[in-house]
Amino acid sequence: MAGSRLSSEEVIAKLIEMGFENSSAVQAVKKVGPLFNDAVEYILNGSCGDCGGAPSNSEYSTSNRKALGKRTLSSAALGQMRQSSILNHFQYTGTPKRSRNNNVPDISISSSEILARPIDDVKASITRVDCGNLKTVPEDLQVCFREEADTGLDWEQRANNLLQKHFGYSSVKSFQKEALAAWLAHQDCLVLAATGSGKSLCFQIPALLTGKVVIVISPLISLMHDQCLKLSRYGISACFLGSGQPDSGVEQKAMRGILIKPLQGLAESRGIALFAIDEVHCVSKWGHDFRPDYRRLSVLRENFNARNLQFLKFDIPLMALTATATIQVREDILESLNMSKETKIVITSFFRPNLRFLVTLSPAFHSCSFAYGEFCGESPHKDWEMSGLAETIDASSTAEKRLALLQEPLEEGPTIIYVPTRKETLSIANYLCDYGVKAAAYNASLSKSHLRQVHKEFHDNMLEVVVATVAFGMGIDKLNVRRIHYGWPQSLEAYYQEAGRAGRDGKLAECILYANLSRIPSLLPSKRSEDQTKQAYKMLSDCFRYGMNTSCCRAKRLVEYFGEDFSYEKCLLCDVCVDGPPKVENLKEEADILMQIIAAHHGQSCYLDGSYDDTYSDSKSPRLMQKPNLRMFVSKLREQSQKFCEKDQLWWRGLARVIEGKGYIREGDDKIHVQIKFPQMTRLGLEFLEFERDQPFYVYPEADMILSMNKCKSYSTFADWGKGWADPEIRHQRLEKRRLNREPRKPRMRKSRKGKPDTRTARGRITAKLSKLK
Ligand SMILES: Nc1ncnc2c1ncn2[C@@H]1O[C@H](COP(=O)(O)OP(=O)(O)OP(=O)(O)O)[C@@H](O)[C@H]1O
Ligand SMILES: [Mg+2]
Repeated sequence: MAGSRLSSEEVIAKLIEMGFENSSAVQAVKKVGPLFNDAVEYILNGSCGDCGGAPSNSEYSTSNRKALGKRTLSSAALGQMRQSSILNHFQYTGTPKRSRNNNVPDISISSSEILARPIDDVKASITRVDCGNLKTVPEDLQVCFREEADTGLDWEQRANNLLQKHFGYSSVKSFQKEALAAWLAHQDCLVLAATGSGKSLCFQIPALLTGKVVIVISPLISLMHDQCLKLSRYGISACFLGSGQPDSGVEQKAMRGILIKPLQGLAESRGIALFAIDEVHCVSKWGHDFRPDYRRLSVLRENFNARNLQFLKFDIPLMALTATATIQVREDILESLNMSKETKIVITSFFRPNLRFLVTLSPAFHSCSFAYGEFCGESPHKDWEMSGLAETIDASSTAEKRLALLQEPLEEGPTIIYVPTRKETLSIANYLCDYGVKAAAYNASLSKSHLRQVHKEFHDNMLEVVVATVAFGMGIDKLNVRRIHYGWPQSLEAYYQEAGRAGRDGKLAECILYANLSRIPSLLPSKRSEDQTKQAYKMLSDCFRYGMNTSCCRAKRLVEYFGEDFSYEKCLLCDVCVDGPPKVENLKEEADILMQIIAAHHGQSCYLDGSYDDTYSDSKSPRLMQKPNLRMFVSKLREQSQKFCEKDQLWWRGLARVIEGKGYIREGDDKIHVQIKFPQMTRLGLEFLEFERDQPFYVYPEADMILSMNKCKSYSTFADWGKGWADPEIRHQRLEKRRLNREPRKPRMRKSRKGKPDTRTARGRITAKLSKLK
């Protein structure tokens, strides 16, 4: 097996990251040297004497003052986080052992087996439950249990008892029951349910019921930490297998085989109750967080069926779960995981009635004093009143409940600030720390020990704010989070996932999107194919439109995006529902002019009878002949008619989007743009111009249009620049603005040859000419 060029410490850290005990890791490295694969093999072969030693109790050292200061974890603390050794779960002996204290048996996996099946970088967390009250019938429990189910005995009651015992909840929810029923019937199952609805229990209960192992595939290390941490608190044994986030060949090699051969051994010896694929939208390239390795999980269906493994009576069921899958993504999941034709689809509403969605103009973070107050728990909307809402509430109990939520004060609780870049996690966390806020940064490039500690402190309510990238995005389950989103997310799926971290206790929580409304978002995932680029632009565009919307309930928009019919008229909580839409305006004149100018340029007859008004036609202009974009159309329009000068590019950009939304113009470029860029008229648009000349064109101004009209823009826009310098008042305003906004301009250094005039300046050239004349 190939060695690696890592230091001993790094190899030990990686082994610990995979879930091995510190002592085993140290011993293995001592024995085989800093060779990762050999060390894995050494431990798995059981050569290591004290593998799986119980972790001792020790507290973390904590420093809140500096988010990024060194956060060292004692190895004992690491052990505590890991809950139990991987070896506790990989018993490779013929006879299954089911004692509460897992004596670590020998494991015999050769290196060729380790490399036998390539699955790169997929992480699995393994949940195995000590049998608890079921331990008298451990071995055949699954069979007995299924017989009970077949004869109609009350498995649900058993599940409820276990739920009460381990988690303290009274009963399984109906969607959980459906998923469990599918599992009992050996069916594959796709569970689509809202964030925080309790999907994890669908795969945790099978482990509790059977005493067998449930293998959970998760896409994020943070999520695996989270699940293991929680399960250990409920007294349930769990551990994770994971490579570090930044890829390394060594880790991948180690991961490749671990998921197949040893698991088949595990299925034979201890029994595998279920394969759960959490956050399964990652399988789909149409999803927001596509992970190519997830696609290879189809090997589970191929390798763990009764045809291949004679000791199995039935195929081991697959359970795939997500809260954010559009219809296209769902189809892709079923196909790419090779799930059975009879797969049961369990679906609940994606609506989260206690989340209040808001979109606010982003502040320039570091220079804005309001940020501190907001991130420390003062809601920008805490003074909201109920004005006008009472009439809109219908008499149904759900609406009443939501109304009651609206009256609740926003409780104190930690905040997650999601930011688009790793750099921002650091700068914002530091900024908050400087204000005395207990904040920490979380992004995949930080050390694993730092990330683990942040996670732990977050769960222990020791941190007020975590500033994170998507690495902290999915699945994290903490009850009392209020959260904030800073900057445009890359998709509505990602946004809804991240929003889903908030209000998991069912109490009111705010999901505020601070967005720069005047800039079109452009941040895309770094690694992507051509197809994925198109898809990424499409998703960004949907997200941008969501932010610009001012008239439709935000929750409605979000759930409809996932293909659900929103069963309420509105959520009553979001900024649009509470503030109401802006005043509707008749923008017929503006819409007509813009469309006429577009139609004229493209030589499209504005009026189908050919009698179009060519006031704004300038199809001979060489500049416009090339590839006219919206900006050029607007500049032309504003040049030609003073009447529209007060509306700037930002405003027209918003109007163009509205007109596009009505289907009157369309993108004329092959590429997908976040905002319409090269507009062309559609047939519908031409008909509108021709037949609806006298019809009004009512529009709710969108966020950028409102922003444009509200901002002081007397001489601020680019298009105006260059006009009006002669006016002393205008000149004064511009200079003042430049002074406030910019660093003082550095004087340009001109090299001048001694004694000779510098001919690179006008003054110099004149002097040179004069001196020649002389
Ligand atoms: N039957 C139940 N009764 C009461 N609470 C429950 C029940 N099932 C789950 N919960 C609780 O709901 C919370 C959310 O559960 P979980 O983390 O499984 O959500 P999820 O659906 O996986 O969300 P996400 O999509 O964000 O990962 C947990 O704290 C869990 O304990
Ligand atoms: Mg989950």
